[in-house]
Amino acid sequence: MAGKFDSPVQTQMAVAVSNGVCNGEYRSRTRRVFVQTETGCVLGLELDRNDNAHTVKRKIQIAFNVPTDESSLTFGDRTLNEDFSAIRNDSPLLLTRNVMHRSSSTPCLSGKNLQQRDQSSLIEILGCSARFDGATGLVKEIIKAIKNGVDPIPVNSGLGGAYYFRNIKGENVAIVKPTDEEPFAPNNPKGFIGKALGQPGLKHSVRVGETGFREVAAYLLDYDHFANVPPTVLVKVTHSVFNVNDVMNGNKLQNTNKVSKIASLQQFIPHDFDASDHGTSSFPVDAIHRIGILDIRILNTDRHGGNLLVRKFGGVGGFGEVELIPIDHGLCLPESLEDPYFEWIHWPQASIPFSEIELEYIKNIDPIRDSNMLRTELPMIREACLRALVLCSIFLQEAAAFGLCLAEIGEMMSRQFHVQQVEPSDLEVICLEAKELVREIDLSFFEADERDDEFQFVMDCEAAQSNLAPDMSGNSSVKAPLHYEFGSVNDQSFLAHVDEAVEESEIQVDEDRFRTASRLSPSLKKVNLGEKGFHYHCGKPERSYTMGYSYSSRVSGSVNEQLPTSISFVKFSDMNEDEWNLFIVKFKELLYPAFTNVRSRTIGQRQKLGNSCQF
Ligand SMILES: Nc1ncnc2c1ncn2[C@@H]1O[C@H](COP(=O)(O)OP(=O)(O)OP(=O)(O)O)[C@@H](O)[C@H]1O
Repeated sequence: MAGKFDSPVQTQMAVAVSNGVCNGEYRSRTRRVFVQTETGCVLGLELDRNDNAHTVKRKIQIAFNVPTDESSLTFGDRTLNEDFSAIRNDSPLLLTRNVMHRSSSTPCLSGKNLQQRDQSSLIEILGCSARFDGATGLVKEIIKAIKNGVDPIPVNSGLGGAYYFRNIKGENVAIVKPTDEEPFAPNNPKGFIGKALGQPGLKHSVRVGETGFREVAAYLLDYDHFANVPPTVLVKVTHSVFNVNDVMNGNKLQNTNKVSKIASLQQFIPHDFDASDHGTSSFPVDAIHRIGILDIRILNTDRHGGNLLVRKFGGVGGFGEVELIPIDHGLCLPESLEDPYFEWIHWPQASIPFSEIELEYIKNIDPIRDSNMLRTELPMIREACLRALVLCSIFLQEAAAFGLCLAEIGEMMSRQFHVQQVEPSDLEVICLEAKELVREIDLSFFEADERDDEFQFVMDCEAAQSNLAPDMSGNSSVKAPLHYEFGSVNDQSFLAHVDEAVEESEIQVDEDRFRTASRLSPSLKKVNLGEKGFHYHCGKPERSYTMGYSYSSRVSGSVNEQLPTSISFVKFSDMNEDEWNLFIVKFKELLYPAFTNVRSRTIGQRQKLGNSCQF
């Protein structure tokens, strides 16, 4: 049956899954972490309770035999210094060289020495959530097969390194994607290399090496198996099939040694074809709705036809019902608002209203619970990604409650592209306006302070004057009222600049500049940011964002296209907690007028498909 790990009974059987100690349970004397270098090498290390970054780096230095003084240990957003309390058993840590020292890469030691030091098993599930329990049976099958000589085989399609892992009968049972073989990652086997782990990747707001966490997040968020995401876990896996590039010389090494990788492991789902190979009219409305609901929640930027597997039901070669299986969620939950890619957006099924069951599911989504769950299960996920989840979930909930259909919601999230121009999506415009309102509130807070100061000052002056005896010397102590030059719109001191860890692209939209010039009022008056040419109009604005943006070439499944990758209109990491909360309040307030606007724009245009339509 598609999408189910093996039964809990099988999970009782002993496999090479760590008997993990979860968050908060530090009574045990040791914890194990997996340290991954920027070039992909992975080593399991036992930590003592009192270990800190310094002692851990010493251990790494001894294990890898490389200097670690000019390097940092990171875990998602956190750089680890003294306090290791957030680190739970089986956490994957990243050893990054400080920027100044990036020129010399840490060599990847894939040889015997490293393996001998690493006593962990062939495949270990990272994390100890009950949600992953079902994967142990699958892992056990794979280990048995490998021990009997049934090795994994590389997958040819796709840009990243991926491997089919098999059972003892030679059947594919899982697809494993190592994080250091993603597009642009150091050990990518298909020639797409050039970046270190942690740098912006194929999508600017998804860092190299972090797509595997997202695959697992999509599975965890797919409550009740609503959208049919195949079960997915994060693993540390050791095998000689994996690719290792010669980082120094840019060559592919002939790897014959076992090498350990951090990877996503997803259950293989037998299928007949994918959505890019076939007409879509036989696709069930509810399957598309459910996948669309997930895509919107997680802001999927990569839902192309190749990422929807199709399995026929009943009857060989029959054109009966089909089942859809969404795969490849590595490019969801970006760190800033991105342009999503929703293949389903123009399929007629997406214009059919949501069913009662779907509306109920949407209503019951709880983005705060979801982000807390992800913080627990995948603590390396960055806060900015969780903010994307919260924002998009709220957007979905409000839009569905307003009565918009899947296609309308998807369109509101999508940017418009013209020759060398890109316009922010409706969602991005709403966010920019909400950010501006938050800023205005910040300003009025300071302005109120200023008025208070002036008022106080006048009172002080009056009091002083009334107490003053006429100064015959002419030396009055009364000063001219203070003029408080505070809170000009350009004043950068108002901006809470949380360190933007993503290395900024040279073509980041200059939000401050945008904000300064536009002061997005409810009427969204037209603005023009000089050579950057950002034009705004009221309502559905005639916006144009004109600049030469960079492209990354992408050959993806059936898609062969050029995508602009470096534009970010709305960042999340530049708001502190208070600003973020206020932003969400303002964002919600702006939704109703925006939906009304969209409704009036699309009414009459949209082919109204009733439930009588047959698919
Ligand atoms: N869970 C799965 N079950 C069966 N086949 C799968 C599964 N996941 C992926 N595949 C197959 O493996 C191929 C490559 O996988 P995937 O698209 O996830 O890799 P990728 O490198 O991320 O690709 P892309 O560059 O298209 O994003 C897919 O085209 C599909 O045929």
